[in-house]
Amino acid sequence: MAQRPNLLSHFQNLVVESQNRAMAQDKYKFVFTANEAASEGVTEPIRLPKLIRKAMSLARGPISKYKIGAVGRASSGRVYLGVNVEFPGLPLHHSIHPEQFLVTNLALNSEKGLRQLAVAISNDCIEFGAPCGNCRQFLMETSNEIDIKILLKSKHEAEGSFGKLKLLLPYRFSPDDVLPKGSPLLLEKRDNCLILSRSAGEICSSDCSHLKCKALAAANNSFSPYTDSPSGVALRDEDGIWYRGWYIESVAYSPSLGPVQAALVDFVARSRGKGFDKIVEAVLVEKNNARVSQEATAKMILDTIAAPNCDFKVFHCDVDFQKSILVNSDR
Ligand SMILES: O=c1ccn([C@H]2C[C@H](O)[C@@H](CO)O2)c(=O)[nH]1
Ligand SMILES: [Zn+2]
Repeated sequence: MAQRPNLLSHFQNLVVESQNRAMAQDKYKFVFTANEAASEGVTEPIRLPKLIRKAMSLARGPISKYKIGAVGRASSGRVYLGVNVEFPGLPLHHSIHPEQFLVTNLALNSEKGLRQLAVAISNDCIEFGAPCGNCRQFLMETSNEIDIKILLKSKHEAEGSFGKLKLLLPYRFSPDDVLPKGSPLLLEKRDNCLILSRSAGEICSSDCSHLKCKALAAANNSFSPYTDSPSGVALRDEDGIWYRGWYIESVAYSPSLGPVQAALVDFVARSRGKGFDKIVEAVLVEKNNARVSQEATAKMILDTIAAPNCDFKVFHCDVDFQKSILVNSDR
């Protein structure tokens, strides 16, 4: 009989431990189903701020110490968090803004569009402001940008209201000014029909664990209609988990996001708080003699932030013209 209370408290401890573990896991959550978002209080667009503190707590701003967060609902109904990411030792223009983080994560999760967005600009989370110029441009280049609404709320207002992205960026330079009519935009499905060059060694047909194949798959999603220089990056951390991202170009060039940054968005979103120094392997796939080559920049970024002995390899790819003809005739 004397053992019973012990057994009970042992069970209670187990329950508390598993609850704590679940809470600890939640702490790093960047993507919420509609139901999960509702249980956080995000039941309607005006309630997006309910998740803003979570977003801010996940920011990585060791240089500025600023924690900026974004919360956005995608057209699927899922809710995504975005954060600012800074890299000590690197020039500031390599930093990632929360809106760009969020859009990149939408792309990585095959989302078709963004509906509403809230960006906190003050530490007390009571002011919600407009994205900076670069981010307005980046957001404007996504498909369905016409639907994007942004929460604007001063500290004097209880709830604020949504404004159309279009109003924040009138007279813009848009993909329509450059691309042929009907070209797929950012967040639209694409296949660049790339295959690894012969020099890359064996070619795998199905589910393999080669980082170069993950990077190739990423490059096949790359959005690079302005320079035709698609590229993808895959990373592996010391626990063997892999991450990937692809180069996303902007028609205005400077707001473009490099493939390492895109893979780092995946890393920040899924690594449960790991430091960049836990990255031990990286692969870049790009075209040989690409008009825009990522190799030097990727090496420089990884040399600065990844594990000191991080293995970085580059593989080249070519267009599979037969597949390309098939894919383009389907369009
Ligand atoms: O509109 C802005 C301005 C700044 N930042 C971030 C970038 C950097 O991490 C930090 C300091 O500028 O704040 C944003 O995310 N959005
Ligand atoms: Zn910005």
